[in-house]
Amino acid sequence: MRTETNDLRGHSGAGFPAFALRLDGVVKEYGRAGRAVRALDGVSVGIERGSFTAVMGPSGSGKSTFLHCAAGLDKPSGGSVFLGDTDLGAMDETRLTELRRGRIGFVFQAFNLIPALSVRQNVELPLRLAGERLDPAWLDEVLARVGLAGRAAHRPAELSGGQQQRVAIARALITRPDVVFGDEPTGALDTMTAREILSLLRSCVDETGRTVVMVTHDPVAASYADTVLFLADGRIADRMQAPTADRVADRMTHLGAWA
Ligand SMILES: Nc1ncnc2c1ncn2[C@@H]1O[C@H](COP(=O)(O)OP(=O)(O)OP(=O)(O)O)[C@@H](O)[C@H]1O
Repeated sequence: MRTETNDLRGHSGAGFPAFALRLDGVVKEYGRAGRAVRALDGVSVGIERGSFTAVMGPSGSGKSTFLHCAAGLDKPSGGSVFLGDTDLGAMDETRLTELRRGRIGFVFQAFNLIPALSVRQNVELPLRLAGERLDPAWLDEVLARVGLAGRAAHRPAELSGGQQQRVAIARALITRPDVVFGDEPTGALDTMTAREILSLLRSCVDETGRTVVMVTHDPVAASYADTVLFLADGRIADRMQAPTADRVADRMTHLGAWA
């Protein structure tokens, strides 16, 4: 059920794109021609609005490159990336920076919080950087959603790893982004805490209609997603709907991930 119906910011009604994110024939090469490494080799995929997608694949298959190109952190060598109906390839660096601040949320393995700032200040930061008005009621709602309503004045060092990742998730949600990207968001957490964080990401999708795209090595983490994309040698080798950890692990074995 989606409760934030007012949350789609001008994208509702006629012409509403079904995909929050779309990659069309994306190629990424590193290094000089002749000796170039082709990290992405023609990736085309549409990520539906309000869905949770996990990206898996063997080491070196292109997962980080996929995330960086999809999130506008890196420019593809070919093909196109659309965030909603916005073509990232048509944007200069200044507009891309604005787009990342306002329309994309990031959650990394290392929580990347600013130690000198309180929880509240860390969460507010993307809005301040974007020069947007702070809405205290929305800030309280986001902090409550991630279970940190009573910790707003604390510094990151006073929180557990799981709580710090909750702050990072709140910071990613505060701008009501089109897509939240996770890069191994549970990689630094113990099993129990990782499950709490994955449940929180799941609820962001189910209860607030956010779109989450997460790179992970962990089949259990991937099982929280609606869809798993499997990358191999820079291509989408397979996709799985309604994944279970066992099926994901089995598919990874066949991709040679743990050979
Ligand atoms: N900056 C770079 N310069 C040159 N080659 C790169 C660069 N970044 C990535 N590559 C190469 O591109 C390919 C894909 O790398 P990428 O980091 O996207 O894979 P990955 O699936 O995220 O790997 P891992 O699971 O080990 O993090 C690899 O062959 C890698 O060596």
